[in-house]
Amino acid sequence: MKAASMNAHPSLLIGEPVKIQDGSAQPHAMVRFETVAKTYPAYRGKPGVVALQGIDFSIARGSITGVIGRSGAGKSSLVRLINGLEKPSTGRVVVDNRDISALTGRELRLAQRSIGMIFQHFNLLSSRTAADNIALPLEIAGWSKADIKARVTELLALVGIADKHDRYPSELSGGQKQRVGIARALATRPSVLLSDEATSALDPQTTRAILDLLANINRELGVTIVLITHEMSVVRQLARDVVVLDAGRVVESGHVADIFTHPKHPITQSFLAEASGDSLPVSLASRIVQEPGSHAVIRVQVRGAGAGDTLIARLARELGLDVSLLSARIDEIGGQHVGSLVLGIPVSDSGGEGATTRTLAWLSQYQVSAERLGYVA
Ligand SMILES: Nc1ncnc2c1ncn2[C@@H]1O[C@H](COP(=O)(O)OP(=O)(O)OP(=O)(O)O)[C@@H](O)[C@H]1O
Repeated sequence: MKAASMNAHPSLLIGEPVKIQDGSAQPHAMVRFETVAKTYPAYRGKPGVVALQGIDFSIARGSITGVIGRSGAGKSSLVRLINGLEKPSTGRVVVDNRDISALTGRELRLAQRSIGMIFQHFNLLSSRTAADNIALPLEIAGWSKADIKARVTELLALVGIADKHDRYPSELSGGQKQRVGIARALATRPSVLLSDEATSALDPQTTRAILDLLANINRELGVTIVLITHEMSVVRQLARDVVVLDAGRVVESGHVADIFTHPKHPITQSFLAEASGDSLPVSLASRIVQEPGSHAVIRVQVRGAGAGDTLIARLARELGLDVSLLSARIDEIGGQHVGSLVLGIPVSDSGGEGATTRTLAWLSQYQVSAERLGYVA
């Protein structure tokens, strides 16, 4: 099979080359980082810290973008540059076609009204009811009492807690508090919503409900969402694009479906390996050993409905192997179906150990990401 004819089977092709979008080439982006660096100066004997360097990428208008990275990678600094709480040491941060890094005083405060933010611990005022927490940014913006009342009623309904109008934060569940936080962040009709680990303090079911709400808000209001998170499942479920930060640099960025199926950078690979470590059925995981056995166990990821069946059939036919399917699951990642298949490749019969090598080479021709997990007896 020649490379040219392989392109006739797009369902087998996954992971196009990673594109780091150049900020300057995206005039219609919602957020553009143009050669940004951020250094926190030395303070009281502590040395200065380079938090971000060489940051050059853009976030598309109306998209949902996840920002992932280890602790200290620079995620919070990146977000504080977007809402103007920090200034870059060099470069520009352009939000909705305005250079937010150049604004100060009243101009900055006005620009900040179009950038909402939600937090891990909700940051609600305990002395105010849900309605009064949501009203706060409108009071600051100088809205009339009647307009505030109408807008707050609308927002409570939008986030699904119309009946909690007069409740204090202490009377609300975590999910309800985050709904108040979301309503407050949307009060002044921002074009960007920044989320700093907004679901990290919530249980899985509540997390799912809040992510669904954010997806609806993105779809219905067109708000661009930027999520900082350490939870790969959040990026997988909600985001279309992802930016991976390591030691203050963007090491990988692009569509979630591309990057999660074909991670190039070791830091991305290790994030995904940690996140998928428990994805094998226990009955299979407990049988996998590292000493050679009768079958090599290979995990592959394929994109598109039906791509897995096609792959196995062609692998068996073209290499003449008796391939067995040990496990399979299909996830929706960045709005696309991605199948994770675990294959058993016979090593003891005619093909010998060479069958595994030939299988891996065959898969790599198709740019299918594959890893050998070990052997089963
Ligand atoms: N105000 C500050 N003054 C000095 N150094 C800072 C300040 N804020 C962050 N840093 C440093 O900058 C680097 C990046 O920090 P940042 O908080 O942006 O990372 P992060 O990826 O958000 O980490 P975490 O996940 O732990 O919150 C770290 O070395 C941190 O110690």
